Amino acid sequence: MMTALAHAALEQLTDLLGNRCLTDQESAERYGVDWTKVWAPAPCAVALPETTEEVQQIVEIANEHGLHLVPSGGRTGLSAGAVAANNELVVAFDRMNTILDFNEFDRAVTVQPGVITQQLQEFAEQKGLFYPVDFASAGSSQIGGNIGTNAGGIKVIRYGMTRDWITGLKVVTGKGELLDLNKGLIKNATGYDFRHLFIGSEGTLGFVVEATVKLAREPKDLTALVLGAPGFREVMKILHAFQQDIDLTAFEFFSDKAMAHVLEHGVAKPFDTECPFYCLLEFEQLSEQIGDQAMAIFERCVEEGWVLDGVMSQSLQQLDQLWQLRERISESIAPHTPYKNDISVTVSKVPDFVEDIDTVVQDAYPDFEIVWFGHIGDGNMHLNILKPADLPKEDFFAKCNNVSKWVFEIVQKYNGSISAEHGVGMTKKPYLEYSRSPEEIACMKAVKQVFDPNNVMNPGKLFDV
Ligand SMILES: O=C(O)CC[C@@H](O)C(=O)O
Ligand SMILES: [Zn+2]
Repeated sequence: MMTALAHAALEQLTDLLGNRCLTDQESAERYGVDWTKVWAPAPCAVALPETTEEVQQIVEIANEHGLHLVPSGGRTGLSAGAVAANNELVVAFDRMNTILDFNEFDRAVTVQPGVITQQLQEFAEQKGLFYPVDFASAGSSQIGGNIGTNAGGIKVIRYGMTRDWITGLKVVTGKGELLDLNKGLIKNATGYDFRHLFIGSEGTLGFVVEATVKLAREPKDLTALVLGAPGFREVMKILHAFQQDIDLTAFEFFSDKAMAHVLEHGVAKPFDTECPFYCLLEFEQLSEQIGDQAMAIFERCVEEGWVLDGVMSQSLQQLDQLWQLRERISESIAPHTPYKNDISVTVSKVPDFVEDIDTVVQDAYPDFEIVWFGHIGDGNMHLNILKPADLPKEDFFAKCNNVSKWVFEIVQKYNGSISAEHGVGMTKKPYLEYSRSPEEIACMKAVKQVFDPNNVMNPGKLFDV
């Protein structure tokens, strides 16, 4: 059952939204969660606004009645940033999913927050352009959520994060005010750029109601190589060797365990040699010379003993097939209730960092399967610990939480991040201090007070006030 919503508040919401204010159990379970499986959804209701004015009025009602609001996009989050587990009102942006404007000269597109990432990618493609922020959940994640977590993904090494593509943002703050931030400008030196405060703030300051997004030129003749390496340090040597001569559009890695899961999941094997680690790298084959250069580097890596086997795509279909080896890892391990870590350090520190963490984790979880993969070209590793089938979920998470502290001590030692791209949400909230100083956290709380004085916007995420 939905938990109780004050009668007066429900009446106002129903007056405003009609049957777009939902109080049934099925809606609670659908809209009140993301992809994390830790907290049960328990919202008081679900609101589906269609306009900016409706979002403003919802925020006003929340302030009047002391309601807490949780934004909901594609619900693909992995840190419980969009989970309503404590009687909150969910504000789902599914009905605000229109592409509002496109300017060819500016190469800019203005969208509502509920536009799905893939919808934007396809729109850009139709215009002969490219929206480069991409990840496995692009088919369901929404732009508003991507902005909330500053989503990264598989092309960050070349194109950066969501932040790098947002030139304008309209937001409704916790006071119900509408702010029009940066207005699509490339240059704007007029003081604090609040746009960047809202990007990555996980809806704790306000909700995005419109975004202007830059587009890039379409990449040409993308080519991928999947290479098998004898060890993790060799993966980094391969990265260095290719990066010296070629502008890579991606450099991903995954362990043999990740490979085993994805093959079991039905993805085709790239070659027969079994290797402890694999990497997938991609580049634009703009000329024949670049293709020859890539082959020459590949051969040098083999001679050096850094590569044991490899394959290079010869068609778009093969490119897509190779990418599946990496992109389908997350879904292939999902049935094993993984405990997720999404950590990063500067690229040069990656080998020592991974070795330190691996030692701690292997010692602490001798019986658990540990799966490493991620966006190693930008220093971001996904460390997934899989639950043994016979261990109850609660015991498994309790054990993992204990070891997290040691993992995050290492993250802190290396000046890394406890969340590279998935956000803090509720899962990483207890560990924020390992990446941000007490002074920084105090400033964050003060900023929240400015935009959301009554703490109505996604409370209990990032930090408690
Ligand atoms: O499931 C994960 O841990 C990572 C998900 C996603 O960020 C990816 O890179 O595939
Ligand atoms: Zn990722």
